[in-house]
Amino acid sequence: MVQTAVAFSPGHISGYFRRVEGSDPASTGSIGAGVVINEGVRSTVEPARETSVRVIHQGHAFAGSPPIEYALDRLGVAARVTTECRLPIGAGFGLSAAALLATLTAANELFALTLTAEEVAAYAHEAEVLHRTGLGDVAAIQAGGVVCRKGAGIHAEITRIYPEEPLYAISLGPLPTASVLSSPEAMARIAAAYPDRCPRDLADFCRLSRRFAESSGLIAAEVREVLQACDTAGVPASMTMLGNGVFACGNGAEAVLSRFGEVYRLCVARRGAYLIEMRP
Ligand SMILES: Nc1ncnc2c1ncn2[C@@H]1O[C@H](COP(=O)(O)OP(=O)(O)OP(=O)(O)O)[C@@H](O)[C@H]1O
Ligand SMILES: CC(C)(CO)[C@@H](O)C(=O)[O-]
Repeated sequence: MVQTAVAFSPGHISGYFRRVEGSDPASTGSIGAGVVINEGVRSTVEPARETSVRVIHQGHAFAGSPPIEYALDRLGVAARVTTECRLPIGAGFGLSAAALLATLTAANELFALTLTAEEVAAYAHEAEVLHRTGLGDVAAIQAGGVVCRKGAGIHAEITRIYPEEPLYAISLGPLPTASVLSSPEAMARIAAAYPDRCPRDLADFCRLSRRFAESSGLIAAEVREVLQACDTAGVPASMTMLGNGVFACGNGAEAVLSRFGEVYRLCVARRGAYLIEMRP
């Protein structure tokens, strides 16, 4: 009998977004653009009498993940879950969505729930919206690419391009997503800053994101310092939404960012969440 399922989901850097308020969680979300990245969350799921989640990040473990606990409950299963990631949590890499998609993809196989990938995404999206941990990340992560979401939710029209070039990111600390999504003032500034067009390529994505970040009023002093250094070096860069982090692309990006912290070299993911293995 199979006892363990392991799955992976890529993360997502949101560059710009506008909240869309629907009549229920399925129709609530955001429009906007972001990049699905090859780094994300690996989740190991085993059956258990009661659900528990252990989150491992760079050798440190902590317990509990309300969105995952909620989503497993919705599926009517109980499991012992371990998530692992290399990127920092709460830093705008969409890891709550990745953790949900990896966990639910594994749980779907483990418990033979026979959900389609879209149904898995629907449960993950609902958990994100209800916990205010994300709006458009799950919709984006369903497949890879530089993503432009033209409507809210997982069934919306989404265009994707797949550039080969890497992008680079650093984190200067967390910015809890719920704190921004719960602030009417921040959400009004964000709505007014929305650029209203899709990016043509990665550099265009960086520039549109930067214009949005500037008018959104979300740029903290330490993020500002990094962005200024990128400007001086002629490197297109913006802020990871929603985190105190910076992403940048093109020649020279890695060199500039390395002056401020550990640089993550990221590639544009080619696909969404997938099962890695089932083991006895
Ligand atoms: N790797 C993970 N494993 C399990 N749960 C996670 C993980 N990452 C985030 N979560 C859950 O999501 C909550 C909030 O995360 P938050 O949305 O602030 O971070 P994020 O998704 O990494 O970043 P962002 O949404 O800003 O891109 C965490 O407190 C935790 O409950
Ligand atoms: C709200 C958000 C910026 C949080 O990461 C993201 O989910 C998005 O772009 O909708």
